[in-house]
Amino acid sequence: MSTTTSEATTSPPPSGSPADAPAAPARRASTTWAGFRVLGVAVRREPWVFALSTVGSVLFAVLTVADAWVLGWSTDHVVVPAFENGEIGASMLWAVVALFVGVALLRAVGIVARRLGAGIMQYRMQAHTRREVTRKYLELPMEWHQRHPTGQLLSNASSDVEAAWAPIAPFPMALGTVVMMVIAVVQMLAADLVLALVGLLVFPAVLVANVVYQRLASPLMTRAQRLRAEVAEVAHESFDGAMVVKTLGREGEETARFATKVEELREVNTRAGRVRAAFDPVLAALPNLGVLVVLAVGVARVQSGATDAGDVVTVAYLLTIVSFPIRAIGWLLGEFPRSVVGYERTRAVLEATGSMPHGAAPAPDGATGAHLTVEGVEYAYDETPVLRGVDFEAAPGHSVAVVGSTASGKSTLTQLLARLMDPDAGTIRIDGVDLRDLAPGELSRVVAVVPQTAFLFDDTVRGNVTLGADVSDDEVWSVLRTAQAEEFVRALPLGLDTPLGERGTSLSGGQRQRLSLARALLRRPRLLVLDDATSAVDPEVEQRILASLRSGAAGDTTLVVVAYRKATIALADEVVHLENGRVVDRGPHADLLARNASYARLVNAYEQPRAAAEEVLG
Ligand SMILES: Nc1ncnc2c1ncn2[C@@H]1O[C@H](COP(=O)(O)OP(=O)(O)OP(=O)(O)O)[C@@H](O)[C@H]1O
Repeated sequence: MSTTTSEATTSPPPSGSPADAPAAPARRASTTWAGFRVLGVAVRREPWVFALSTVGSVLFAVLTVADAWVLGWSTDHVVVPAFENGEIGASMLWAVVALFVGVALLRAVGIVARRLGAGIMQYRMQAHTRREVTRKYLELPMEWHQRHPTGQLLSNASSDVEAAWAPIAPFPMALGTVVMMVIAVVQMLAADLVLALVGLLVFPAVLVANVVYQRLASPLMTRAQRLRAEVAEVAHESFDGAMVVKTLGREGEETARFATKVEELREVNTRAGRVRAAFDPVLAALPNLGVLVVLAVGVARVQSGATDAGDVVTVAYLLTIVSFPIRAIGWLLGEFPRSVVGYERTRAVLEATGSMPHGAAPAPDGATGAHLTVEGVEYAYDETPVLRGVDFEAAPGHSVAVVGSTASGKSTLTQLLARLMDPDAGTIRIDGVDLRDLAPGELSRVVAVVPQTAFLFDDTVRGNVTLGADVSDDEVWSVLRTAQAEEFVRALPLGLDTPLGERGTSLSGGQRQRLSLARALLRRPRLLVLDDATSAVDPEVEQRILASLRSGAAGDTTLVVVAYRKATIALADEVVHLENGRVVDRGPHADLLARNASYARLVNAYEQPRAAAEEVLG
């Protein structure tokens, strides 16, 4: 297999695979640590924003606890004396108001800092990972892309990224609440040791409930994240193949296929929702039960003179706020399973080892077409050899037609010429320079490949031909003329400024192919490779295109054409006859026709009615 092969895969394991099974205890522990490691990545990347949100959260936590102290102090110094003496000192009243307002204002500052910081950090990390993932997609070789469905790539860059960084939102809050918990517990112990110990009995109960909740909810959330990606994959495939689906009347089947996945996702989410619905009230009620017990014991202790009313109020209030941190940490841990799955799926893309090694050589310059040399080229897909010992060359300015029956390896050869992948053995040279020795970006200055399926962007004619390059309209018209596209573009309502819609759907197949050719010509390649790039154009127009390319309109470009029509093949200086991945003959078309019976049968079959051709082509 070629050296560019990527062994990394981001494919979700099939349903029911071990990865989808309920998490084993070791896996659960590792999910928690893995979740913290994912957060560590975000903290290292955005330390200042993280510091801002954490300081805000700690401020909020400290002041929430301070509220309890203010409440207790006011009870002792204002409320109780008021009941005893029947009057309240004005200065004392103002002091209480100032304390409450001051604490509330500072708490508001803390909330703003926490939310702002967490939001900025989360969205920055999402944007950063999306940029990394999409940059990586562009670096990875074609072979990697052929193995990964588009829907999966979309979900890697969208829902997986969102899931990976979801815990950033509750993280600063959870950290602040830990501080809140520590201060509150110390305060409770200082206020009344006995009441505090009674109240703190609520801790083990809440912790146990949280652990049980995590164990039930985590596998469901992990499964839901995988299913989200699968739903996106099925949806993308259905929409992408909308024409096939509609013309073959498969709408019902496609809807059912999509509905099955959606139903599975709904079922898993509902189960997760049920678990949450069962545990939320329990987690919310436990601290209230604790407060009841504290109040009951507190009343008895006040009556016996062991404590005062202020301490009972303080401990009861602190107990309600202590339960909040436990739940906030639960929310954080609850996000971890989804986050770890999302992070691992994006890492699989980022760590895919398919990027192609480059040398440092510049593209060979020259006023004429390039000299192409293909020597002993071998290529296999998954151990299945497709090209074996392919040798041929194209002299500068010459044209070579690659002719062969279906699946003989013609498209694979054109992809190797554009270095969409590297040969397993042998070399491909341009003016004597091995393609692998060229620096990144250099090859596209010399070689252009026009595939059979023309891809147009949702842009104007001009945008599609220039791809944003700063070139004059005269140049654009010139390449459109060579590609035999001038006439129909002039007839479009806005000429070069006509928008073409997504994938150029407003044009015919042949028109799309001609724009795709014009786009390649504008780059003035020294080697132009046409992979059956005029298949949708009628034979007469195809002849004109080839003739204008041969006449030097494209600047003496060397041409390699995968061709089927006899008249087109006849225009080439030389024919390379490919069968089962081997070059079985080479030479001028007329010579091959005269000496090579299988070649003659093949090219004649292209000209015959369909049924007869199929008999020959197999
Ligand atoms: N991405 C791929 N993964 C695995 N096998 C592949 C892949 N692409 C092509 N093949 C196989 O390689 C062989 C050659 O395919 P290729 O497309 O190069 O032939 P071709 O001569 O261009 O065929 P056609 O004239 O039908 O377009 C075929 O058997 C095909 O099934």
